[in-house]
Amino acid sequence: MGKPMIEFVDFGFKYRSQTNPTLHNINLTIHEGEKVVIVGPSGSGKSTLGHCLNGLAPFSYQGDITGKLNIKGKDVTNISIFERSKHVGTVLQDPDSQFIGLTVGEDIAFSLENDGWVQSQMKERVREVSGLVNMEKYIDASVHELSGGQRQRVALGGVLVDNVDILLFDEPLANLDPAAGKHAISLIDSIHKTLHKTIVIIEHRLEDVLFKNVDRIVVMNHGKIVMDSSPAEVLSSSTLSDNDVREPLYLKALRLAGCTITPDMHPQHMDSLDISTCKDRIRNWFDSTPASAQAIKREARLQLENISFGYSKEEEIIHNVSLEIGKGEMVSIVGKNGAGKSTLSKLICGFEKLTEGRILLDGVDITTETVKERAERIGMVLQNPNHMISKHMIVDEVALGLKARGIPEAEITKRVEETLKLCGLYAYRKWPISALSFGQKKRVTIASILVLNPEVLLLDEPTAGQDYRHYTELMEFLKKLNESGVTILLITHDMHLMLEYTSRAIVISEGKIVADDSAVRIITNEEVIKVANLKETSLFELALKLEIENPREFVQHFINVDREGR
Ligand SMILES: Nc1ncnc2c1ncn2[C@@H]1O[C@H](COP(=O)(O)OP(=O)(O)OP(=O)(O)O)[C@@H](O)[C@H]1O
Ligand SMILES: Nc1ncnc2c1ncn2[C@@H]1O[C@H](COP(=O)(O)OP(=O)(O)OP(=O)(O)O)[C@@H](O)[C@H]1O
Repeated sequence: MGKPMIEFVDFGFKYRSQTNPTLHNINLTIHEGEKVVIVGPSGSGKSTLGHCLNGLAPFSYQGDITGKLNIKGKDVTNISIFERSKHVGTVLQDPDSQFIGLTVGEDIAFSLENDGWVQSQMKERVREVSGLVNMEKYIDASVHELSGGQRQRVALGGVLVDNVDILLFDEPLANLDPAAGKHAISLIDSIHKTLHKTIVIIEHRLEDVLFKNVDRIVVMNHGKIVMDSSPAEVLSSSTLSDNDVREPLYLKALRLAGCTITPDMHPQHMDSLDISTCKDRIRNWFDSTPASAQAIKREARLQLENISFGYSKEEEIIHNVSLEIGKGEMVSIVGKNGAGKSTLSKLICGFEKLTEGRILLDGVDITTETVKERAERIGMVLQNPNHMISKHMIVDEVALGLKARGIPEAEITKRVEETLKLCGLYAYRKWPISALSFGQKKRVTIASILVLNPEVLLLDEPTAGQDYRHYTELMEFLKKLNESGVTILLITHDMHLMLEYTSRAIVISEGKIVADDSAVRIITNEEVIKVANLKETSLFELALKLEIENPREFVQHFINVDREGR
């Protein structure tokens, strides 16, 4: 094992605006060249720990530190944030807060410029790094014209360009499509191996991170470290589920089948997993598959007829898309970064105008209706909560839309309270939004739309940045809302969400619909997976490992059992 690189010793942190510390008694040593993933529920202090490591706390987020933090054996509590950035490079959860330059190239070059690199070498380095993150084609594009996932890649490039020893990733996968997520994890892994960096990853999508080996998993809750051990130890314990962290699906299937998971089964990876001791048990569990529910023919609520659109005249982004969503459906829209999913939703809400085609709601043409008129019946929750929030206090933000509609004060108070309770935010109602974690902010934006009772609800990545408890709560909540008649469209990169909650999925690739089918058929269709940058589910691989003849039925069986258990 290498020398200690990062040492938190009896470390604590209290934000100045909080009465109680957010981090308590952290003792954590990470050695040179180690790769560690930090997981824990929303608000458990993961990002705060990251901020303390890169110096944002206490330099930008003011507060008081107790105990010690050593980097490379030196106490860094008092060194400047500038000095700190020579050791720790950070990719933040919200890439927008990180952009400095106007174009992709400028942004990646920023720190090199600061360090006084020669122009020609700088250009070469920027090209090299943008190639690493697959953004070479966009070097001259403005960062503001990129899709969410593309922005994240630029942010990653901006950090890789520096030669720091420690790389900290705060939710690197949040906005990436599944294949890009895999690519990012492979990229982090190759950087780890070839450049011998020390890597710290904070991420909710544990199964996706574990696609490549990590040395340790650190589980946090309530500002403390609950477990710090090898992936095999952590995954075979109940610590993840006890602390609202989602365990890999194939392990969940083993547990549902009644198997006990032990470290010597090497549960950290599908390839290493040894199922010899529980093979029969799982096969017995999967003895019959209930026939999947027949698709119900529904009356159309939303219809897109031959719609096309481009942000500029030169480039069309959406090509002749036709689509029908039935009343009361809950549908996933999936596809790779930049495929046109968000653009499609902006067209439905009227934020952008079609160049061709028409949109109908309950059979009535709404193509010429304004955003405001459509907003009476169609609600949209954006990908990035920071793009939606305009008020300082939570209650004011959620009340905003009702106030604009001239609803009486007493009714506003009542509806806001009900919605805050539904969204698990009631306890925070008197808080300023700035003191919330990313996941909590996301729920505020959902609350601010839900309070308006929309008939059609469009959500762009609703569960990004949510822990498993809030994910489940939110999705169960959306399911109930859907059962009460609200038609729901979910843009998501989360294949588990698609499988578990939406029976139908629409796949978009390069502005066209390439598949519209049951979620199970889509996730088991190799061709569609490839075209749309999706990811096969580990359940499918588990079924293959079990030599089950029809793996698709195994996936369906898991979903049925899992749904019943909720
Ligand atoms: N800027 C801030 N000012 C005051 N308090 C804050 C601030 N940021 C976070 N907190 C407090 O710290 C707690 C932990 O937040 P943190 O962002 O570290 O959690 P997290 O584990 O990263 O959550 P998530 O998974 O939702 O991103 C929050 O519940 C909040 O009370
Ligand atoms: N405001 C804009 N101006 C110009 N081009 C844009 C703008 N917004 C998006 N684009 C381009 O349109 C294409 C589709 O982007 P869109 O945001 O719809 O993709 P997406 O499928 O939602 O991607 P992601 O999964 O990364 O969020 C991308 O190539 C993007 O670069």
